[in-house]
Amino acid sequence: MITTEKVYILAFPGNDANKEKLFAERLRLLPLPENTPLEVVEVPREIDALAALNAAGLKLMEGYNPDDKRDVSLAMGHWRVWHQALQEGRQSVVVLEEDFVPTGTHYHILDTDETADLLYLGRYASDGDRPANTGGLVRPGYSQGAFAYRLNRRGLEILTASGFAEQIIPAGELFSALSGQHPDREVKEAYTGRLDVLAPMKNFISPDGNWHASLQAAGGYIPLHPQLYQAFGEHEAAWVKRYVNPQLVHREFDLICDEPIDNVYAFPFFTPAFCQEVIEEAEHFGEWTNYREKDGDPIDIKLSSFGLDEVFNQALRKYLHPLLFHKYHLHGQGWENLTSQNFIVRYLAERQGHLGLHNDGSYVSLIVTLNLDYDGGGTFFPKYKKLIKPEQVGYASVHPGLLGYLHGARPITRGRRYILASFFFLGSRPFSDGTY
Ligand SMILES: O=C(O)CCC(=O)C(=O)O
Ligand SMILES: [Fe+2]
Repeated sequence: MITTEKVYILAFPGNDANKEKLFAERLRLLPLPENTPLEVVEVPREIDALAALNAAGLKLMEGYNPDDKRDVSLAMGHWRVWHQALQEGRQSVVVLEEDFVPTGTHYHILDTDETADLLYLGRYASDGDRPANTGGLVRPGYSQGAFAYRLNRRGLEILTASGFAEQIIPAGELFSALSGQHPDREVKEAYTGRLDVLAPMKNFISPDGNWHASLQAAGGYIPLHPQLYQAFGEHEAAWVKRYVNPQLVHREFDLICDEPIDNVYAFPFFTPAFCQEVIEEAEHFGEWTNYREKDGDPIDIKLSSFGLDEVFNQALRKYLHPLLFHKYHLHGQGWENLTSQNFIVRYLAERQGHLGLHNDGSYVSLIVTLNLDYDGGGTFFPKYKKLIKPEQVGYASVHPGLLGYLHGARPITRGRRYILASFFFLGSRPFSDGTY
């Protein structure tokens, strides 16, 4: 538990009405006491940073030429919050920069007697951390950035009395100076006071600068589960481990595939974590459409609408295509150009609880079961008198989409049913409204 009386979030001015909601949702991922008050503290816009600094009677440290004026805005924000928290008489507060993402799991290491004036929750660490007496915690060495931390009252007093106002630098540099860890002697000796500092070995909070560009294409949508989007480059291995069935990754197709109907294959694809996060992400995005049934209720969302399609396509290309090639004996003929339109679909018992019989018109279609808490449902193939209804989340089925595999979604009678549905074609193909 992160003992704290109040959380302050430093945020740049913006017209994003969803920000507060997003902050609240992200905070729920942290083990904070229930109903911890939250205040969003606006920092000056980047281009106003130096003017605002002057207006507030603050001065940059001599020789500090910020490349990025954001750092100045944020430093002022940190400074303002320390004063405010002190004035409010707080004993323990958490300060976060707006792009905070809770990524920790081992919060229990905070249930320790070891205390500090400042506990980093997220920082850019350099070398020089030393073990603390409690496993999982360290006495940090030089840490260049501090974007999330907890302060006690003593910490607030030390910081506000440190002489920072006359020598503004990024807050993380000040912390390292006051904890005696700053490598630059001038900086180390520039401030008054001594700050006792602890940090978890691995960040509890990360900045979310790693999101993939497809989020930009999705209108700058800010995800609820950034981890879900971090599927590329250095993040890929961790992504696959967290979200994809290991036997599928290892291409043990003949071990894991059932064939309930000739040419229809059922197999585990994703982990329960993937399924849960995709559902939550879609609900968080919330703009349900009726792409496939123009007269129907809104039951689908294109994955591209919330920026998840590049991530999903990578998983399809790397883990599903090989299975399709193997099972359907696809060789040559441009099959490597298989691309798909990807949707999340939500059936509600009280409204659009089913999908009538149809052929998809795709070469192949994929359906992934994302949840189980409903009655009824499943994909029914009348010609074969077979209902495909996996008993575990993350299980998928593929079926030929053009002819011979007429099917529909059986009505659900309780709850809501979520699936991912992908329709594979050769070469990329826009959606009916011309978008991808
Ligand atoms: O919900 C299902 O099981 C079937 C969905 C389907 O056939 C489709 O989306 O084309
Ligand atoms: Fe279908």
